[in-house]
Amino acid sequence: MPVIHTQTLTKRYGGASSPAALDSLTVDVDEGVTGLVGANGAGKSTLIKVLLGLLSPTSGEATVLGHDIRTGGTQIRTLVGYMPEHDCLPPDMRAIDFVVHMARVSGLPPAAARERAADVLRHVGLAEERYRLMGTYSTGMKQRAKLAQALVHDPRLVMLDEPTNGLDPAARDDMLALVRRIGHDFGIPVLVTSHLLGELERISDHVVVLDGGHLLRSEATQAFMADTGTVLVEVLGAHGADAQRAMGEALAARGLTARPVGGLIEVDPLDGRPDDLRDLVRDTAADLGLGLVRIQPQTGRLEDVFREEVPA
Ligand SMILES: Nc1ncnc2c1ncn2[C@@H]1O[C@H](COP(=O)(O)OP(=O)(O)OP(=O)(O)O)[C@@H](O)[C@H]1O
Repeated sequence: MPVIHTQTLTKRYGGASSPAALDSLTVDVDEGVTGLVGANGAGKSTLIKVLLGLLSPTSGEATVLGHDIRTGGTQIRTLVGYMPEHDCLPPDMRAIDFVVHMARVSGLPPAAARERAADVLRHVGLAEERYRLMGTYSTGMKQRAKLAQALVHDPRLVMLDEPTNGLDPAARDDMLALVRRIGHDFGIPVLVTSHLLGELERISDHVVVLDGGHLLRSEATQAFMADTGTVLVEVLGAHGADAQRAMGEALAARGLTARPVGGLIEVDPLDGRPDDLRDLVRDTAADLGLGLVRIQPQTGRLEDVFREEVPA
């Protein structure tokens, strides 16, 4: 049984003529880390709130850990750890007290709640700062405290809504590593959202892409990252950037589609003759007297899904 299953799930915030925030969504989520991605307003938070039974769907069905969202909201919220998108931390409370409180709300007895809160705060890297008032926390620390409260009751599934929001690159990498550990080392299925399309590629096993409430794709991450046949080429010549430009023009003269990408050139395969591409690149560089530093395969990226499927 999938961890999450939805069948033509639809949510409109207004009447029948209002736009659907979720539009007839049919998707399954399994074990491991699932990235739920889409631009702002794509419907990610709405989906999570509907799955938690916090919002009722307009139509359609869904189950979370086998429980029907229409009748099993309370059981679902007991079993699921939820990290909301927005700041929900009382500023005048210490992290330890807050997380103990959340553990007590979930039914843990006092001693177990204290022990578990200390453990989970250590896991998220807040061991030192757990006695500080959360109002004094940086954004990164607040996100970690929000994550700790989502994990404190040993959930069977966690839903993390934009856990990297507002974080600088280093803090973002730390948070993504934590999310990966939850899914892979602790074996808790994770549904994690981001509006940065490429961000979850490295840590998710599966990616669900939403656009305007519609399902655009649901696929193993590897399928997104498959070899596209396109190659990245780096050449070296006496005149620096001129070498790159000369190479691009010479490739175009041979009928290839080439674009500059940073200091490299991205070259598409010839229709029906993908195996000839590397030879053509080598010959072109040799004809121009340029050094060929590298030819490497360009793998697909999540952003490409939007380039391919969403009209500009
Ligand atoms: N309470 C609400 N009342 C009316 N419309 C809403 C409400 N909450 C969300 N919407 C609308 O539903 C659509 C989906 O919003 P949602 O917040 O689910 O998207 P999201 O993908 O989570 O985006 P973000 O990353 O910005 O939160 C948007 O058009 C949004 O304006």
